[in-house]
Amino acid sequence: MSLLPVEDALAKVIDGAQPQLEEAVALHRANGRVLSQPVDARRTQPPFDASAMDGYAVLSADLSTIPVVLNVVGAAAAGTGFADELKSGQAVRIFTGAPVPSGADTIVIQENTSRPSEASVEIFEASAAGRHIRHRGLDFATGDTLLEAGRVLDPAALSLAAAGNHADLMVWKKPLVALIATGDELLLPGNELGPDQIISSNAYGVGAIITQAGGQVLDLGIARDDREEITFFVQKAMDAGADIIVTLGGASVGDHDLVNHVLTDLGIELDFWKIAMRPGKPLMFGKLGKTRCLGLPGNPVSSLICSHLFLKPLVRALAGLPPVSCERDAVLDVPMPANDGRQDYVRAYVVKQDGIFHATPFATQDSSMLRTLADANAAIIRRPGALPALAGDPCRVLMLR
Ligand SMILES: Nc1nc2c(c(=O)[nH]1)N[C@H]1C(S)=C(S)[C@@H](COP(=O)(O)OP(=O)(O)OC[C@H]3O[C@@H](n4cnc5c(N)ncnc54)[C@H](O)[C@@H]3O)O[C@H]1N2
Ligand code: MOO
Repeated sequence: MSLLPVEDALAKVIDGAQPQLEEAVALHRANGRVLSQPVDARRTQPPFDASAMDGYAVLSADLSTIPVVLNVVGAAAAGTGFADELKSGQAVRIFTGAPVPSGADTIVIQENTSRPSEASVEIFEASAAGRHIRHRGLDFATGDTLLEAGRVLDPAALSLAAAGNHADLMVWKKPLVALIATGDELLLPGNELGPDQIISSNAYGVGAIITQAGGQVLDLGIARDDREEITFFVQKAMDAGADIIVTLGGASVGDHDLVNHVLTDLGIELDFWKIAMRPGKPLMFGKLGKTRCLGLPGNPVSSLICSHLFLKPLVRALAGLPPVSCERDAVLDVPMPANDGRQDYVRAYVVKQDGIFHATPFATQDSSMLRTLADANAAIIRRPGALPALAGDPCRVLMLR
């Protein structure tokens, strides 16, 4: 039986995935979140004609002969304007951000003046009407749409929303992703290991991919290779309201690979189990009610490559984030052999030279080797049935960092 191609598997994983619930978050916690509703201005900015410079507010008509001496009749600072109307022959000391007094139509910058006395200012350069004045509503007016729904909040967007008088914003809730490691051999990092035991490492890399993709991790720890225990963990994830349940390991066909049995007993609507990919062939995906279940293979490299390819786009879609492609065009620096029927993700190191990405695969590709994966910054994508390739041939790479 031919296995499901990677593209078809991805289409099934992200099918219908979109954000569901919204929540209000304070501005300081909103960076990187996705707006679920547009943000409208609750005020006009600036709310008055404002000075853009430190200097003097005057009437431009008074500057037709230069130099000229005017009477300083008061001051306007940001936060405290000048209450009266400015008349011909008068000047008001003004500071950046202060309301321009009524009657004045231009600002003379401080550098073009001197103060012969407390009560007078001498002006050396003319200033045209409107100069150095930011008109009311220059930035935005009450009711303007400042940010569209779907906008990923960034520093400028956050300051703009604050300026529009919003203390918190409506954003899509982060999808909750429950992680369940399975395996009698596993212990958490930091423990004393018995002779047949290893460290459960997959949850940490997979968790980081989830967080980077805009999700929230609920690490439920390690379930023994026992149907009841795995069932208990899956139910715990459901009770916590997980949007996605990710199992780590136990996805294959061995006597101790129980994830498929457990999910079947719980009534999973299975989309696929096993795909045409290396590493990651035993990948499993389906739905328990509205909860999406992704069964990742236990081999550490397989679990991380599958997370880059399937979990990341799913989490992003549920978080309301737009799809991103991490694929690039590159050239091979060494020859590569023909490929079989599985799409191969060959751990590699890619360097950019004269604008071109050059890819060199690592010699050993075992899917248990985390050190090779950590050294790699990309995976060369070898299509199913690809012919032998020569050094210099074009290729596609998946950037991992
Ligand atoms: N007869 C067959 N055997 C296997 C096949 C197959 O098609 N037929 N597929 C192989 C492939 S490919 C993979 S990948 C693995 C995946 O198997 P499982 O998902 O069932 O994973 P486990 O057997 O539980 O573990 C595999 C390996 O990974 C280690 N592991 C598991 N969980 C973790 C964890 N959380 N952190 C670190 N390491 C973990 C585990 O100790 C094993 O060494 O199946 C092949 N077999
Ligand atoms: O295809 Mo499995 O994922 O090697 O190691």
